[in-house]
Amino acid sequence: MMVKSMTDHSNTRVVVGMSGGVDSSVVALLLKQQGYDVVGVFMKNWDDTDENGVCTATEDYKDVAKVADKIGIPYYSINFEKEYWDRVFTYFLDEYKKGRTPNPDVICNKEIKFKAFLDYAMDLGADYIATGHYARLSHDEDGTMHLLRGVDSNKDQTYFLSQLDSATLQKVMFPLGEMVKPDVRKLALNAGLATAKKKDSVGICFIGEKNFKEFLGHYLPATPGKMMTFDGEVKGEHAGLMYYTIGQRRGLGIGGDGEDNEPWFVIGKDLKKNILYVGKGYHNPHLYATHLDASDLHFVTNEDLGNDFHVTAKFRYRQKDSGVTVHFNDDHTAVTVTFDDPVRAITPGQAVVFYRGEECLGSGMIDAAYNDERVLQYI
Ligand SMILES: Nc1ncnc2c1ncn2[C@@H]1O[C@H](COP(=O)(O)OP(=O)(O)OP(=O)(O)O)[C@@H](O)[C@H]1O
Repeated sequence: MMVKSMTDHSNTRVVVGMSGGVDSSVVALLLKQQGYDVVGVFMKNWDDTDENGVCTATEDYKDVAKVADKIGIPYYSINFEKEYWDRVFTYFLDEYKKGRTPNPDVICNKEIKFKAFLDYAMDLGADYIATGHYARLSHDEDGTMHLLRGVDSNKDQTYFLSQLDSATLQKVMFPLGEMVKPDVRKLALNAGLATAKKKDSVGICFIGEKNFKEFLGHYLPATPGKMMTFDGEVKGEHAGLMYYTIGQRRGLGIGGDGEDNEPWFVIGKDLKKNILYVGKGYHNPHLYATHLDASDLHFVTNEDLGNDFHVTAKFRYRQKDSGVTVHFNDDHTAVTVTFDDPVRAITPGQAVVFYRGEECLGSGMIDAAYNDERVLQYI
């Protein structure tokens, strides 16, 4: 049943980024029900055609078509493979070459979904774009935007949106920000959308469920080397530093030994010497950092935060916030972030995202983590 809305939105065109998943299907449904002039657009960012000619993008686009037909909206497909390769994938490989663990989704949002896609949508006459991200927006009287966590704390995606700016967000809608995922699925089921039961996407979009090691090995040469403790005891061989992340346990091929039988973890990398450092125990003290350096800063907020401020931060997506003090360097291009309590497994290449209560203030990219003055990764 069409729900008649109080305000007439029929002259407001919203281009919905439709991935063929349930979230963006429901976004299109809700906006159409609210009377907007809705257009669905599917982006093809990656060619994953396999040896049998099967490609997930083709399947996803078929789902977009089914949903768009059901809702009664026009839909298109746009190819951003080149933009994605140049602006996201190249960055992703460069980061691995530097021994870091990048977060391509943060860059994809900044460069593709909320830049290339936004520009394309504007050319289609859009007033706004909408996506199925779980995040909320609010604005001041002068139009300044604030990015807020999604109500569903399990799904909140502000971490990935933390490098967008206020001017961009003025052209964006996140219709699912006030909703929880189970209710989104229910809406899709009740409306008979083909994607209602489609499972959520996992991991990095272009890798999907493929074997990560195999995928990366296809693009970057791996140089095996020594796996050893900080005391110099050689424990085995690593397959190439890029395959390992600080704090990782799986895939080391060395079981717990000695009386304690505690498992081994990656505790450091030396890129110059091609050494992977390992240490015993989940709570190995070498894994705990007291502060970090970050650069490539982007703030959503236009507010002057001062040179030092106390906020909370996340150092990876699925993590609770920690209390931190942020200190800008002299020209405001980098920060030192000091933790209220030591934090485990800080990973260079990931984003450090700053929050004040519900508001996501912005983020930077982690360059190095320290345990007092000792650097935890030698790159
Ligand atoms: N290939 C695509 N084409 C168009 N829009 C996309 C595409 N991939 C993602 N998006 C947009 O970005 C949003 C967040 O992407 P993400 O990959 O996190 O999807 P998701 O949370 O699994 O959502 P969905 O269920 O819609 O796939 C999507 O809801 C959709 O609006």
